[in-house]
Amino acid sequence: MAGVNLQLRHSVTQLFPSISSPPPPPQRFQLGTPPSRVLFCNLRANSAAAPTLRTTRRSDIIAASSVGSSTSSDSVVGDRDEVGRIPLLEVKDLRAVIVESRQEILKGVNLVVYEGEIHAVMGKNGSGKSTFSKVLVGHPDYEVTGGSVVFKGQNLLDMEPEERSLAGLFMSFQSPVEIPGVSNMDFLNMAFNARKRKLGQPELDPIQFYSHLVSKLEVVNMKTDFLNRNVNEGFSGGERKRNEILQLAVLGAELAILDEIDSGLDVDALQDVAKAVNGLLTPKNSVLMITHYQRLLDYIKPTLIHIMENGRIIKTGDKSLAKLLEKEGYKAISGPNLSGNGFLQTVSAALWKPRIGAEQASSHGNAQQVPKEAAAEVSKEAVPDQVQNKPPEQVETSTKPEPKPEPTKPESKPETNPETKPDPSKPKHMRRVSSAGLRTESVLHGDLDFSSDPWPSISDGAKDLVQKMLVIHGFKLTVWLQINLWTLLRMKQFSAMNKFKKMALRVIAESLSEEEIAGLKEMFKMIDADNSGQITFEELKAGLKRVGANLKESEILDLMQADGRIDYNEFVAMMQKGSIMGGPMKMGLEKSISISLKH
Ligand SMILES: Nc1ncnc2c1ncn2[C@@H]1O[C@H](COP(=O)(O)OP(=O)(O)OP(=O)(O)O)[C@@H](O)[C@H]1O
Repeated sequence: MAGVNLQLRHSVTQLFPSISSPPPPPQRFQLGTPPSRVLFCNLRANSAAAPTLRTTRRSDIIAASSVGSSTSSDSVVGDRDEVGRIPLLEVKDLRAVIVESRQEILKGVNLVVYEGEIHAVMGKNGSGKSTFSKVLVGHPDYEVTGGSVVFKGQNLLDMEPEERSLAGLFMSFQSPVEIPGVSNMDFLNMAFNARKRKLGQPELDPIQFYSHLVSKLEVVNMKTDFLNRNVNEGFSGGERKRNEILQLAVLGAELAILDEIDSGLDVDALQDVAKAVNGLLTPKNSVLMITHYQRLLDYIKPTLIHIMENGRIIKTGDKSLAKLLEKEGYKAISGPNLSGNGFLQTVSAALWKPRIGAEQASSHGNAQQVPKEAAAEVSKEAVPDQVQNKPPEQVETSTKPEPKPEPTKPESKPETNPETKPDPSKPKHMRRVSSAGLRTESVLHGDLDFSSDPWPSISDGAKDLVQKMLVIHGFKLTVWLQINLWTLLRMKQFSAMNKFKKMALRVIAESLSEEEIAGLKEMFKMIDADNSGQITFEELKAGLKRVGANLKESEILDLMQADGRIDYNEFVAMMQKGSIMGGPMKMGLEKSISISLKH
């Protein structure tokens, strides 16, 4: 009990005679560590680490590293996004190491939480979720080595843990600490009054505070007995979690970080805790919760779910992401990274499969290398394209044009329908025929015979589009692979946009002239096999498979809209270039794309 000076002031029976199960007397005490720091850093009140605790200030980081001043809070104070949301927490490229070992745990976390939003962070054990939350509250075990965190327009990294608490950040820990000798009520009273002082509001005396506290006890369905028990001492796992939410209810917070608040809770307790958290939500405050289970998200509905892997957020989505995890586990999400370069590499690799087959079938010694390098070039170069929201044909590449394969001899052309009768005299890859009737070898050459199926039924605009897409600075791709790459990129970008942007894009798409959207209709029709006017999951899956892009079902689902269908307007909207939009919309789109890439 060193560092804790308790002083008995009142007898509880004097103060609260009407309470049936009266708590023992409230106690006055002084903590060696301020309550906010105990709450934040999960330190014992008399922890030796506490008095010397100091977080790395942002100014130190800027001086010591190359992190630029563009990440300073000035640039984001009061910034609303284009739909008027106010960012509460903006985390940019946050990096942190364990102080003792210098091991880097956070490797560039990016996240924005707006007012009134609920964000869930999920991820495998050891992926860095708790470390992320502890770094946000200034835990002394970690040192921030790069990036920025802005909370309510202020540079959070420049604040001491207690300043963060007073600024409106609350953290509930996975394993809350015990504070022997300090009653829950005293602890909460001190923390509460400290915040009141900070806000310039009148403090509450013990009687006033008790009435405030009792109403909050009801919220979390806790008995008054818990008020006079020492903080977390002898509490069961579930009671500790409830107690954490009681602290949140009493202290209030603009951003509550809840680390596995569902662990150790029985079904009833889970519902109580979720109800309490929901009851505390207002349009102004937000929740960032770490969880492993979908069940919590059934009660506390998240705005967005983020998946953390190896110290980064690798994926962001809606609640369907948690459902997918529950069903298929992390293998559905990790492995090939579907965001940023990883996504492009996955697509490129899938698209290049037929060509790798081609080279393997030939007798060249470096057969496998050429297409692999080519694929790497495609993915490398396609990234800036996506960042700039340019179509792939504008990508600059230093890749040398591939040597043309032997021209196809006229006699080798199938005399009958190429769909059903590929030429058996050719290597397997050369016999590959798309379901649309395109012979792969002809498009590899860049020589399209527009007189054969399916081209006669396709408009001149579409043919023109296809021609343009065929050659990228001398780098030849097959028409369908190219279309597919572009289609996937656009879909990916679209799926990263919020509803408002999608709606705006649809409006723009609807106002486009036939000329502007020439080709897209044909593309849409070809994927929409049953001509229903909507691309279903199965149709998209089949369409992608036809061109050798063997994406996982979860990846395809990711490209679909929430209702599992893509109608024509959505499709056109997905395919539009950012350049058709001017001003803020274009910037907003580019921002969302660059965010999706970072993720
Ligand atoms: N103070 C520390 N000392 C040593 N290693 C640490 C420390 N903090 C975090 N780590 C390590 O960093 C990695 C990330 O840990 P963290 O607790 O953030 O993971 P998590 O995603 O929250 O995992 P879980 O789901 O199991 O709670 C782990 O390998 C962990 O052992």
